[in-house]
Amino acid sequence: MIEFDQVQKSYQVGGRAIPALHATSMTIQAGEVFGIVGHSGAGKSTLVRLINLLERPSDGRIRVDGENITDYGADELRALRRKVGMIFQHFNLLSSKTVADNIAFPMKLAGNYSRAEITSRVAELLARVGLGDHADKYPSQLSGGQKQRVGIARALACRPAILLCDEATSALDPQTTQSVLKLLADINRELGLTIVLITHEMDVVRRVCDRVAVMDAGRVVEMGSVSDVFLHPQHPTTRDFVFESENIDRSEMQQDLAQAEGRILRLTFRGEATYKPLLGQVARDSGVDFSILSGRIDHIKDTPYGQLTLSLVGGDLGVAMSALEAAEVHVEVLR
Ligand SMILES: Nc1ncnc2c1ncn2[C@@H]1O[C@H](COP(=O)(O)OP(=O)(O)OP(=O)(O)O)[C@@H](O)[C@H]1O
Repeated sequence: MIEFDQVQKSYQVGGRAIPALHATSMTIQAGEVFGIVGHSGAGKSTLVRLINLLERPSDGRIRVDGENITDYGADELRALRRKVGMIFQHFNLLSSKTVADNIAFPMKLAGNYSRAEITSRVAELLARVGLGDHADKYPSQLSGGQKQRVGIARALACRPAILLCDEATSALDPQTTQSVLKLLADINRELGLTIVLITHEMDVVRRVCDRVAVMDAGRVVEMGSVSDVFLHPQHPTTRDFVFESENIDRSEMQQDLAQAEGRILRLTFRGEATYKPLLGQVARDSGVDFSILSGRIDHIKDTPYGQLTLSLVGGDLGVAMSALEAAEVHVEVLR
């Protein structure tokens, strides 16, 4: 478990303290995949780099598994870095070392592993990340996705409990992003590793995260389960991210809504309700006619969800809304 208690971070620039993270309190649970989303400069990297003390807080306390790490000295810091692995947007591999030597590097640095232990751990990790045939290659001979797999294997070498991912898929194409995210999700599930993942793409959050914090100008402005935050965004920044990830053009949407007749509702279905043939029944029972203005079915992690924007005319709207709500459909009246 990672706990932030009124943690604040300012950088000294030209003799002035510039705040990058305002006083923040939050808890990341052991074993969860926790996303941090925000625009450039929002403070995401600062927040994450405080967890392994790449940055020291200016104020407040950080606890990892109940231990206050805030004032750690050099020895404790080395132990913390073994416990908290990290992967980066640009991989940060050592170009003069082979794939196997890159993965072995943190174990050699730790100094308490035998040669046999290192050899067997490297082989195990190569297989785990699907690079069994690439042990003797150099980073320059690998694709971006393969480089990130090496980064992941290296971060896992000393069996950390926490993995920090700083824009780990931002330099990758969509298909490679998918496969790296799947690898991270598998690692989280199989090893029970806590993953803290920074991204500027809500889609990455939707695919792998359990909970998410949205950051804006050095503050966490919204935090919750991915399904709550994704399906019912409250803060304008969160809304922007969700609309962007769904390729929704807001002015086009407003025009479409302006032309539609009657009441306009947005329905959100989660889990099993997504697949039920509910609308026909509701229309028959309430006498309401509806037309579909927009709709999508997708997944948040493993849970299906659907969202439909409808215009409704005639009949008994109250009966229709009660029937939908009774079927655990979230109903939002847009007009
Ligand atoms: N070492 C530093 N010295 C001075 N200012 C810094 C330093 N690192 C970050 N900042 C500033 O702190 C603020 C937050 O930066 P941070 O890198 O945490 O944001 P971010 O959300 O991760 O952005 P990005 O997505 O661009 O990486 C920014 O205004 C940035 O310019």
